[in-house]
Amino acid sequence: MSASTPLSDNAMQRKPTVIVTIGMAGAGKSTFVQRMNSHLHSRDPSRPPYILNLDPAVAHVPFEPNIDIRDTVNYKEVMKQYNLGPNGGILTALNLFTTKFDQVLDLVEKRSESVDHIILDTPGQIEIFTWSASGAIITDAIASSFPTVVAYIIDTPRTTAPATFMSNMLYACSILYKTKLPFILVFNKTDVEPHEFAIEWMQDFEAFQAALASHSGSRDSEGEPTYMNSLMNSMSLVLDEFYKHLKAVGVSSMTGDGIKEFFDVVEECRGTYEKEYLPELVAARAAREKSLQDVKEDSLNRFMKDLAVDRATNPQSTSNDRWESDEENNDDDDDDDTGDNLLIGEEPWPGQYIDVTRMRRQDEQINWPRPG
Ligand SMILES: Nc1nc2c(ncn2[C@@H]2O[C@H](COP(=O)(O)OP(=O)(O)OP(=O)(O)O)[C@@H](O)[C@H]2O)c(=O)[nH]1
Repeated sequence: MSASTPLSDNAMQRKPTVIVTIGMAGAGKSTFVQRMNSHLHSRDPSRPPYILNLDPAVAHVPFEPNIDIRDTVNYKEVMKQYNLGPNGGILTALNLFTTKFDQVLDLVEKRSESVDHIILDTPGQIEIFTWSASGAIITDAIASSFPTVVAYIIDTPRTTAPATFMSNMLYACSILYKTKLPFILVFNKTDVEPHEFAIEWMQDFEAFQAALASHSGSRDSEGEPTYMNSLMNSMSLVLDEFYKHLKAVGVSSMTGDGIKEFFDVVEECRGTYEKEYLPELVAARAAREKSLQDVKEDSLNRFMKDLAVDRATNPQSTSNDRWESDEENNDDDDDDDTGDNLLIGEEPWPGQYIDVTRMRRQDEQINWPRPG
């Protein structure tokens, strides 16, 4: 099956699950990828994960990727040649890599029989992946070939302030609605800060509002809630709906705590992908093909109508439209002997000019459509 073919349910059974790892710089994406890698290696050494590193600027990754963007694009050279800063360099490197992504997908397809998980590590500058055309192309391409889930890595110790938590959740929300893929919030670094507070805030917006009220700076000099405080209060109500679409786990990429639970959630999300994302994908493709077909039919109809009007207003043109009969063609052939054919009277020779438009197999019946 080609890499871009939408999958039937049966084919999907055998497909590996793709985990797209996204997160703010320093949240622990690469460490988390390495933790998944070692967990899957120890779970079944014969079926290790297939890893793609999409961060062109990373100096060192703690795992050995099977496909590494750094092997294809030299990010520093891109910066120099295009006179770009670091972010522009990463974005351009990702764009260049995306032009080859069909080949990457072919490679992944070839290995898909022997792996159960495909893991993508993305650039630290999160917006370069989540808000660029390249990021969307890569995500869509992979998600239309394999069951895919997004793992959004959160630096738990740095999310304990309600305002930071809210910003992180809003960002996660924007990615969820952009990709529409099953989404897992991974509260990382639980060895430093347990993630229970975050789960409580997600399940009980009153608990979040209480935390917000008790946080310093939530009231102005007159004792009124600040603008930010009121905004976050309202946002927490809005996000309540969003939390229903998410799964959340706490892990420590350092100690490995919670990683098994993470893979249990990945399995659940795979089911969600098959039930919700895949039918939508197939329907969207069918709709796109239908609209393309409609456009083609419409332009053909308009062309035929124009032709009919032209004939009605100018009957003489009909004879010009008429296709030449075989007899006339034969006459033409005779003319050719004196004009176009450069090899009059000569025996055919290897490499001789042959007009393939006049060649037909004996048994071939072609009924070319005639205008009108
Ligand atoms: N204590 C603790 N530290 C962690 C954990 N996960 C990652 N770290 C540390 O967090 C820092 C950043 O980790 P990385 O894996 O490089 O983070 P990243 O998101 O890939 O960073 P970028 O490449 O900048 O995007 C490193 O110092 C890690 O050792 C964890 O679970 N616990």
